[in-house]
Amino acid sequence: MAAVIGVDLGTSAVKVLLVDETGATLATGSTAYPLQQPKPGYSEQDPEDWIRSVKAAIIALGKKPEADLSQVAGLSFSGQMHGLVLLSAAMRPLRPAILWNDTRTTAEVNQINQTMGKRFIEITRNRALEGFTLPKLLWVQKHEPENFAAAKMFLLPKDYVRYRMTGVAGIDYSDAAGTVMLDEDKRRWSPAILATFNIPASLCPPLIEATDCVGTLDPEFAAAVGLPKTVKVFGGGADNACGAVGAGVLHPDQLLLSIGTSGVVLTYEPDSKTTYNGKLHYFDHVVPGQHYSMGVTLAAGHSLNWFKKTFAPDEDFATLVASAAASRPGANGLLFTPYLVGERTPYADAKIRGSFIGIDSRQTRADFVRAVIEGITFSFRDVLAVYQDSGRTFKSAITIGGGSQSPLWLQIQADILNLKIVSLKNNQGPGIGAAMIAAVGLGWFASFEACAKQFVEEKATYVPDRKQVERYTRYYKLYHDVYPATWPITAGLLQTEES
Ligand SMILES: Nc1ncnc2c1ncn2[C@@H]1O[C@H](COP(=O)(O)OP(=O)(O)O)[C@@H](O)[C@H]1O
Ligand SMILES: O=C(CO)[C@@H](O)[C@H](O)COP(=O)(O)O
Repeated sequence: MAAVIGVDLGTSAVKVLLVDETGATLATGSTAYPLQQPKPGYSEQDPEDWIRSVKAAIIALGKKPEADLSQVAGLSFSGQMHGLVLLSAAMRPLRPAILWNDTRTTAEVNQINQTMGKRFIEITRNRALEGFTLPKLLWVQKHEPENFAAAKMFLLPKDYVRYRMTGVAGIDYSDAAGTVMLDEDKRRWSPAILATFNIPASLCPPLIEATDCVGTLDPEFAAAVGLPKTVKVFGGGADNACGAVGAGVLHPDQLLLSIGTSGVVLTYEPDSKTTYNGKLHYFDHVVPGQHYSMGVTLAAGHSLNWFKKTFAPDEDFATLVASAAASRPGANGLLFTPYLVGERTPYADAKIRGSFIGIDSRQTRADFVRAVIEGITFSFRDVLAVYQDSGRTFKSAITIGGGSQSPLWLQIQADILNLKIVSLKNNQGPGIGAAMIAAVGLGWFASFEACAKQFVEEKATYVPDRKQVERYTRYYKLYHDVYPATWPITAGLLQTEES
């Protein structure tokens, strides 16, 4: 039976999925790569690590007994968003990629706001934030003029991988929207933004739809990984847009929660004129012509990852998270805020840092683990509150990503958010979404909706417990007070460290 491959270029690892025409996942593989944080606020990766890891993951996939790569007809991508890959005339990276969670660009964000004001939101439907691509380009323009002058084109992470696999450069609309250089109404690179900031139009890659076929695999790449050179390669999209289709979130009453390195609360937007005035991100979808909105916690899985690396390096995630059961709701009076690399929603604040509040000598490590996962979930409640304040209501949410694997955490999500939480048989939403793009692109399905019916299967449902909802609501009110009380202190700490 014919099959497709979804390549999910995450922040912590690339995940590859082999999926057949019925939507069955035949085999998966994953290869991790490092993240460099040379200074506070910096977050970079070497694009060559992505290429090596994608190759290694596909080769490993092909070695699995259940995988027959000769059956692969199409391949597509899901990618970490916003990262700047600046390319030389030879189309090779001029410097490490500056990632979505790199917040060195506060001065450039201020420059954008001062120069363009409200007009910027009218054009892009988003406010400028440190994580988006335009401020990163302006940072290179100012701090590394030699790299800016030598640049032939920029690409986003998964677009660079696609380029290396096919020799064809392009960017799909869902990732182009996240550069905040796209004119949302006209669906083209904004001449006003490019002219205002002296960005040559030639730097911007050609725009494509997620489902467009860019060609077939480069024969050398195909031979190196054991795929047929006839495999059709489709544009693919931003990981959160892919996660949404991969979870079947295709209607405005549906909500998606994603716990990867970042955390995301996302919904489908039927009206192309909607704006949240920059409070939430509003981007093009991988469903051609459609949109979605979302709020982002910069360090969701990243907070847990940091905790594990620092305090429990020899434990696996499942054991670590399960240990929180020895604590109780509210972590025996311990609150954690996950602002380890600053925050995006609801606080667009690159300088805030995280905190544990209420440390008491009665507490144990289980309380700290519980506080971390509760704090990440409280930050999701902050985003949900932005939706609720704008009149949106949701009864349930579908949850995906590495953080959706723990039954304990899923029940905590239900109790803190007061929503029915649905987990999926395959929690790799972005990877499944990428596979769905290839399946729709190949014409196997007439629409993403038809494909989702076949590819997406629910696993379990977690219902809010009224008593815990009330208890968590009291803790949430206190959590909400931590940001205004701590930002002058953490900003002062950063300043002292930098001086
Ligand atoms: N068994 C688990 N239970 C809960 N959380 C987990 C588990 N395994 C991994 N995680 C969390 O998921 C994160 C990775 O999620 P993933 O969706 O793969 O991220 P990304 O796409 O950013 O690479 C880890 O950093 C960790 O915080
Ligand atoms: O910046 C954003 C969304 O705006 C992040 O959500 C990135 O897209 C990274 O995703 P993960 O690696 O956490 O899946």
